[in-house]
Amino acid sequence: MPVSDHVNLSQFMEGVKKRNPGQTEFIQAVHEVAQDIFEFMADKVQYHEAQILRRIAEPDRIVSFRVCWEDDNHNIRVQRGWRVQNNNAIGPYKGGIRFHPSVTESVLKFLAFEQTFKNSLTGLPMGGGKGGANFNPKGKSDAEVMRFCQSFMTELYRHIGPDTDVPAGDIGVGGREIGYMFGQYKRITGRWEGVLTGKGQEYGGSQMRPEATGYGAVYFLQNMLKHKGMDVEGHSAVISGSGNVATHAAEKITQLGGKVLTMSDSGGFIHDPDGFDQEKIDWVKELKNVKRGRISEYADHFTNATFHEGKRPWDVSCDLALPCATQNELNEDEAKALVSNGCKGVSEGANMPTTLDGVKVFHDAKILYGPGKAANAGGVAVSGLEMSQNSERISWNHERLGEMLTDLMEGIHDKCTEYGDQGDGYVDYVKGANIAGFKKVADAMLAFGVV
Ligand SMILES: NC(=O)C1=CN([C@@H]2O[C@H](COP(=O)(O)OP(=O)(O)OC[C@H]3O[C@@H](n4cnc5c(N)ncnc54)[C@H](OP(=O)(O)O)[C@@H]3O)[C@@H](O)[C@H]2O)C=CC1
Ligand SMILES: O=C(O)CCC(=O)C(=O)O
Repeated sequence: MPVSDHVNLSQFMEGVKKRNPGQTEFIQAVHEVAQDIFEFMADKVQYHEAQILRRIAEPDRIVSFRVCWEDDNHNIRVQRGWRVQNNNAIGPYKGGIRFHPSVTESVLKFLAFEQTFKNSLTGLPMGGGKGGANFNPKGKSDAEVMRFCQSFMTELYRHIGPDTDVPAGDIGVGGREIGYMFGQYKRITGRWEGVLTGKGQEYGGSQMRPEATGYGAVYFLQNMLKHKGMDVEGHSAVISGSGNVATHAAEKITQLGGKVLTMSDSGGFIHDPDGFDQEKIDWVKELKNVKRGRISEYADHFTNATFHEGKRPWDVSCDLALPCATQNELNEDEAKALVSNGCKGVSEGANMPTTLDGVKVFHDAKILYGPGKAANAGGVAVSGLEMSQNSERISWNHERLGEMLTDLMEGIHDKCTEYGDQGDGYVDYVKGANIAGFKKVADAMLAFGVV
């Protein structure tokens, strides 16, 4: 059948919208990928005939379940949990678990779809999945979080396994939650196996996993800058978020001689004109991971800094920007503000933090722009290395894993330039990531026939 007899991009997207009514985040993520893949497939009839993109944009399965738990006042609470298993053509489903009140099926479908391309880009054998619940860990006691995690795993355990689906952390799920979930999995199944990553180092977690996403996003930025003959040193950076990804991105920027000016949470952002040095970053880690406080408290402690309630940091003049909080946290106007203030490079620690209009602003201005599926792939890559260590019953040291992460991020950068080089010196990293991520999954799917 000639290529022209197949649906075009707008017909394809009409179908996606019809089949996924109201799922705006999922539709946005598919649209961003489909634009590049339709162009790539224009002369490749085999992908059209096998309906590859249509199949990747339809999750293999979605498990949705009730999560019932008791709060400290003995009230019975009911939440909804999900696991979206998007595609396992190149390896077991792999991707984090998010606990946040904003979690919906659409959010998890977009994340699982993105994860499929991201995991492919790492070069490691991992398919794409994502899960979570509309549970808000903020303000809950450790005992409440434990009971919630145990209840969540009491259903999830039947759908996962070290060769089936290996979840990890994401927003609202860090070391504490992974510990509770791993403990419950072990209790129910009686097996110690590498079914989750991001585990504590005492019980099979990998060195470098806590740092990997944030460091990796900075390594990706470093690779983009190097490609243009630039470096992080001496440059100012604006970072959003103050969680796992943001604090480690800030740490690596600082180690490389950059100056981090901002961090944020959902309450607003802190602007510290003196920069966040290691001591201040450690203070933020303690505030967020141990005291579970708000970023506004930083300005009470470090009095040169100012807190901007309810605001995002993108108006602060900077050379580099790293959105590391959540999806759609950087819109068209904010992208324009970054560009007009002289920002030279954006590396996304978060998943899909920039709206489609915002991405267009970066592309039109031809500034360096590393999309999340490439720039934040260091986290899942080290998770893949945690799986390998668990299977082999060994553990690699920090130095070795650091080198592997650096190499993996360079490899991802190279794949993006291979498919994203525009021939005029500009690299469209979105296109590069989409095509390189797609090709590997698509070719595996072709090999399997119609399944
Ligand atoms: N952890 C990992 O290894 C990986 C994470 N990512 C992505 O990175 C991003 C951050 O994840 P991570 O650091 O792990 O999560 P954390 O839960 O550790 O931190 C999340 C941070 O983002 C802020 N945030 C969350 N939602 C919003 C919102 N709606 N508006 C403003 N700020 C918000 C939080 O503020 P508050 O405390 O107020 O909620 C917090 O500062 C996510 O997009 C995630 O998918 C990507 C790859 C791997
Ligand atoms: O480490 C993992 O498996 C998951 C990381 C993740 O959720 C992500 O890359 O968005």
